[in-house]
Amino acid sequence: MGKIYYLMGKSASGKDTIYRELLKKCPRLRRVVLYTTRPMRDGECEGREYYFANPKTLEAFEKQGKIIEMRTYQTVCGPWSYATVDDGRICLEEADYLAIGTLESYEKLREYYGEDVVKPLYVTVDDGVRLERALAREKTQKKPNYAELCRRFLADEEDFAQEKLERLGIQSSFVNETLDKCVDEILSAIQNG
Ligand SMILES: Nc1ncnc2c1ncn2[C@@H]1O[C@H](COP(=O)(O)OP(=O)(O)OP(=O)(O)O)[C@@H](O)[C@H]1O
Repeated sequence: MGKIYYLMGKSASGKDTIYRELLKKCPRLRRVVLYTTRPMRDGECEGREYYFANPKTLEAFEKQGKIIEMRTYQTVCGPWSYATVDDGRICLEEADYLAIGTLESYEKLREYYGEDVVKPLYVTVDDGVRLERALAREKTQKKPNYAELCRRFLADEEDFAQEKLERLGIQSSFVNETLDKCVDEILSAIQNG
């Protein structure tokens, strides 16, 4: 039976960067691609970043009991949903998978597939360093949104509160000070099952 390795961490902890490196260094890992109702952005591709779906498609999956987890964010452009769907593409008989998500979505996936299948990879960085990285990344955006950066930084405290981590049995983390070292540590954890 394959496993789903689930990358989690606070904002700007390096999840996306680590995800890309892991897929490069371990090409046997398949990706869990989420569905979203938000419009496709320039440069995105159907099935690469997300499956782009309308709300009716997600409703249909819901009626069939195929939504593993779903979150809806109220944005200035209206509600956008993100969902992990058991659409037949996740085939644990064939491969191991890599996914990125939140602590809540990890919990739902674990309930659905079981603890033996869904393995947490919790990434951490010193808060000061993380804030510096978040700020440096934001400065490169065409329209930096510093208020949103601060909102997420503060929300992280609650989203990844110690009692939540403990309740889910997440006792250790992969420290992303040096990218290569962190990726290698995660790779050995994956290789050891
Ligand atoms: N080990 C590292 N050393 C220096 N910079 C890093 C390291 N890891 C990631 N970064 C940089 O930190 C920033 C945040 O990384 P990334 O976007 O991968 O984080 P994330 O956890 O996916 O963030 P978010 O959840 O906010 O989207 C990026 O600019 C990335 O290039």
